[in-house]
Amino acid sequence: MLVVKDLTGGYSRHQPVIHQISLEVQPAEIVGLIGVNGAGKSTTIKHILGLLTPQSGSVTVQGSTLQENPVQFRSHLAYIPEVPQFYEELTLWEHLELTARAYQIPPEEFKQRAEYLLDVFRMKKVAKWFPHTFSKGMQQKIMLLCAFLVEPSLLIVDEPFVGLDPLAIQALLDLLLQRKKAGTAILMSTHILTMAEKYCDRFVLLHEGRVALYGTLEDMRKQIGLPNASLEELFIQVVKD
Ligand SMILES: Nc1ncnc2c1ncn2[C@@H]1O[C@H](COP(=O)(O)OP(=O)(O)OP(=O)(O)O)[C@@H](O)[C@H]1O
Repeated sequence: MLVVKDLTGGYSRHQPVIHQISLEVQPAEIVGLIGVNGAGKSTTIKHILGLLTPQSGSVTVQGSTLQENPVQFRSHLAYIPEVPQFYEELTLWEHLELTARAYQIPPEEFKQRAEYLLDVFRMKKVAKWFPHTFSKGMQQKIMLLCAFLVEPSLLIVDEPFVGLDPLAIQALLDLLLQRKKAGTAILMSTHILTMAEKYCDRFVLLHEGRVALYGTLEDMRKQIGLPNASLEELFIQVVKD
């Protein structure tokens, strides 16, 4: 579904911050993108989304790059950003309607999905409210609702748990598993390693802009020679070295 190959890039030509990143996300799997603050997770995600242009390497979604087929590339993909982004002049429901129109979701389908998601995230009562009146966690839920509404083939999630209450975290985890079962490829960056270990099928551990470890927990244990290590122990080992 998503193939990133030898991706080098960053914010200025002279100073790349990610170097030769390669990773893949297949349908029906969750890949965890992990690393310390500043390791390059968000920068990698911005390149995948096409918000930054690679200095070298490529990003393909279902075999096409953004340049080759921008409409197809974008229609497969939904993104949950780390910091909520919304339109102050639109209500929550209008955000959902706008998303449905952009992704051409049929009206009946839209209504059914939107009502289900509002229920799951306990946001029914505030559907007609404007988001600037929401708490931080409620604003984050707008991002979750819009992304899950799309039921994309590829879902990219940047630090989704920040600011969510325990009920919302559980609802999010359940939905991620539900989408995975339905065949969605999911790339998720997170610092919560116990959660990543439990829910991700494979991992990409970034360190100083490079892939330090890659694969299943078992693969990574072999790569580093620690047969019984937890994800957190592997992480600490890589970062210390
Ligand atoms: N807008 C920007 N302009 C210039 N440099 C940036 C910008 N955003 C991030 N960087 C730099 O790129 C490097 C990687 O940052 P990035 O945000 O990708 O890290 P991250 O792994 O997502 O970190 P965190 O866990 O803190 O979110 C850091 O050195 C950071 O200073």
